[in-house]
Amino acid sequence: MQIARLDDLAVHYRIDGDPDGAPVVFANSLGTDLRLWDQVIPLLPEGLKFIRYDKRGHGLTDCPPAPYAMGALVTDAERLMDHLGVTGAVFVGLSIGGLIAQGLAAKRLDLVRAMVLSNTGAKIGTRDIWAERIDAVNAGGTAAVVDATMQRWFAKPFHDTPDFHAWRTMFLRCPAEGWTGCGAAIAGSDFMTTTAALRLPTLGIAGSEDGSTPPDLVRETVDLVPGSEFHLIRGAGHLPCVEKPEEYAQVLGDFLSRHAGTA
Ligand SMILES: O=C(O)CCC(=O)CC(=O)O
Repeated sequence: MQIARLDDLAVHYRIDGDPDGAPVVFANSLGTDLRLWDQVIPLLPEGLKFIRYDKRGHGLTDCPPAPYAMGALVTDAERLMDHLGVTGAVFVGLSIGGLIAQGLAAKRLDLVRAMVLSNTGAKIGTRDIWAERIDAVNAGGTAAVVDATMQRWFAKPFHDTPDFHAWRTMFLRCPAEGWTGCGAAIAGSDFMTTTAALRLPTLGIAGSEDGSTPPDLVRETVDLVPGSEFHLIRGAGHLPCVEKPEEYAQVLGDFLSRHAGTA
């Protein structure tokens, strides 16, 4: 197991692929851990170094008291990359991970040579929506929102698969403090202005059935960056890397082949 001790926070991370390869960093969504990428990473091009981590309050990373600021989540990614001596990575962020990608690119462009904004937006939801969900999780844990979340996350046919149960279980095991902490960070984030000022290769990936960050939101967000690319995965929801890993890996792999560079 790989743990980075970053001052006040112990961060669980994992490295796969070529240890000497060009770096690709993955940031997960709310209520998931680094297993989010299990099915995709083995299908990506060889010769790259794949780094993934559990954000604060999730997986095996420390869970400080809520709420968290988006600035803290961005700083965690920055400190982890500095700790590992990684610069010039392709940063792949899904949902809240995509907010982290945008914040990190605005703050430390030396760390991010290209970004993949998957199922995310420059701004996700409203303060009222997040306040309502945070109140519910404070009262009843993630169980209080699990059914509505699964409806937004997964296309209907996926609900009948054995994997659906496993992802639901992962969500239920997310500590309320970690979920509400990160929920508060999403509520307070608006990267419209800073993302529109970014100039770096950018790929947007959306799922046609995504009830959390619909395709229009992803497209509007990546359109803020001139020259960006966009791919819609049909029949998938909020986690297309889980529902359609082959298509996801094909699109991501093509982008990495063009933009990951060399170590
Ligand atoms: O639970 C939801 O539907 C919202 C998810 C979201 O926007 C944040 C995330 O998945 O990281």
